[in-house]
Amino acid sequence: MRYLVTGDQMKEVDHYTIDTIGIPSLVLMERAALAVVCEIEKLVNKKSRIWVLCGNGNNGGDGIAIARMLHLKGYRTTAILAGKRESATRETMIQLEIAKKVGVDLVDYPDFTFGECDLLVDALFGLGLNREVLGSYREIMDQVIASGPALTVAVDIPSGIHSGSGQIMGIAFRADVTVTFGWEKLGTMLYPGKEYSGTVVVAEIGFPEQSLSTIKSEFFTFEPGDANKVPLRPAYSNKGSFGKVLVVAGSRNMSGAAYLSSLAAYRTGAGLVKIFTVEENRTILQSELPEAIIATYDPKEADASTEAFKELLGKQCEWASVIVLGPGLGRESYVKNLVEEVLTNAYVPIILDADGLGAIADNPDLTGYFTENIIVTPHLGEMARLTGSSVEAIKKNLIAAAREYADRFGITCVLKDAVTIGALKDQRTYVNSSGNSSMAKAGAGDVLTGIIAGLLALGLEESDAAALGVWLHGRAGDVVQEKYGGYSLLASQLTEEIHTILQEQTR
Ligand SMILES: NC(=O)C1=CN([C@@H]2O[C@H](COP(=O)(O)OP(=O)(O)OC[C@H]3O[C@@H](n4cnc5c(N)ncnc54)[C@H](OP(=O)(O)O)[C@@H]3O)[C@@H](O)[C@H]2O)[C@@H](O)CC1
Ligand SMILES: [K+]
Repeated sequence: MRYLVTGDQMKEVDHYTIDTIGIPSLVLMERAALAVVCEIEKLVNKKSRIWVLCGNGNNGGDGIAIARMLHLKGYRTTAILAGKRESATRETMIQLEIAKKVGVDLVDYPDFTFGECDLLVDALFGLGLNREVLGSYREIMDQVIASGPALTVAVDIPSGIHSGSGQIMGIAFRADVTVTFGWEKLGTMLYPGKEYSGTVVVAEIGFPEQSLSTIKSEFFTFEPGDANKVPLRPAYSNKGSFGKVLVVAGSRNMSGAAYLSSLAAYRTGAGLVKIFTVEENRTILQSELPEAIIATYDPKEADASTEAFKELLGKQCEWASVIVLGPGLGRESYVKNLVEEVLTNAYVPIILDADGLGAIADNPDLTGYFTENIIVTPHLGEMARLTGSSVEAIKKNLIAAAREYADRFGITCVLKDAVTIGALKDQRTYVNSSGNSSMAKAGAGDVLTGIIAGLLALGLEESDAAALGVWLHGRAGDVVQEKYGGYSLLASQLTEEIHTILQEQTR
């Protein structure tokens, strides 16, 4: 597991480390600069022309220290000062004085003659960027971009990218490598910032782990090796030991989603999966997945909400230890009754997905039945329908959108996008780092739902199952992409690779 931070949180960590622990900020700055120089030396030689573009804040201070180190090592380095020297921070002023004394080529931006550049070191704005880049700074950035540096190394975060949301604040540099300090920033994890950051190197520069205790909301991601968080299946067990997953899915002629969710739940380790669907789907589901139990309902009875239907559904809910509600249910009027009955009868974790969420969007009163064991898994379009916001507005701050919805009902919200967010009911926020664009295909969401159900069936609680499920799903997608390339993935292939990831368990 890796912690992630916003720029504001990192500033709290800075303050704690400097003021409470007592590590001087110039010591941190020196280590930050050394870490960047170490990466730069992998990319250039002594003939390379290096520009270090420095702002007025401490990001610029890092830049001047980097320019000094490169100069002392014999690299052809020019530090371009973008702001007025007299308005620099205390640390940056000190760096300027040191740089002058050792003969660093320091040029104020208006006096700089642009030519060819082999490497741009971007130290204009770091975590202090707090508004749109306009006026003279925008002009400088335009000019630097137009001069076409062959490579760009960003210090802490590419200038122009917001450290909390990943949004472009008017204009941004595109880095090949970003060297960031302490912990990765959300801004380089989330699009479009992720695309502008290149390879992100996290440099350890002396922040003690305890400084994270100053942070209130926790952001994290998983990484290879975290499959060992999936509970082991003990040897002394039977199929009932590993949970019973009820998949309420599939209207007439829509058996595919039910199949994919059920298969994924089994592949993740669930002991028993029962599909509750319409009679027309029985034969096909039985032949596709004979391991699943099939139970059926009559849509007319569901539509009329008869006592017999309620009793039947009540029994299914009683049987289940986990419920998947929604894949391929369609938009017919009885779906509302189905969703309402499950929400009122079940006291187990429920993953509400796809058409189940559509029913909630069409009948917002149903949210009155939400309890803390609900996990919703909307994609952006579904989230827009649930909240009444536009997709564009949600995209501007995915984390805020997911967190707001989760907190409104005290539930877990998995907001699916190129970087999926898990706003967990325990207040931690998961930011996914696995997966790829080949997974943007029909059925991939049904597989995710099934994986989360499988993890719940194995005994994980909702927050852990949601986060780990998203990560496993993406890892399976990465394995499929390695084998089949970026175009040909089928959602069913994701289920065929779940075992590959689970075998990464090191225990
Ligand atoms: N603390 C430490 O010890 C360590 C810190 N470290 C380094 O410090 C960095 C953070 O430094 P920082 O806080 O000084 O902010 P930074 O990003 O340099 O820029 C702030 C300046 O930009 C300005 N400004 C903002 N937006 C603007 C806009 N749109 N257009 C124009 N101006 C704008 C803003 O102006 P103001 O808002 O005050 O008007 C201010 O002058 C961090 O990323 C890391 O690299 C490391 O050395 C490790 C130790
Ligand atoms: K920067």
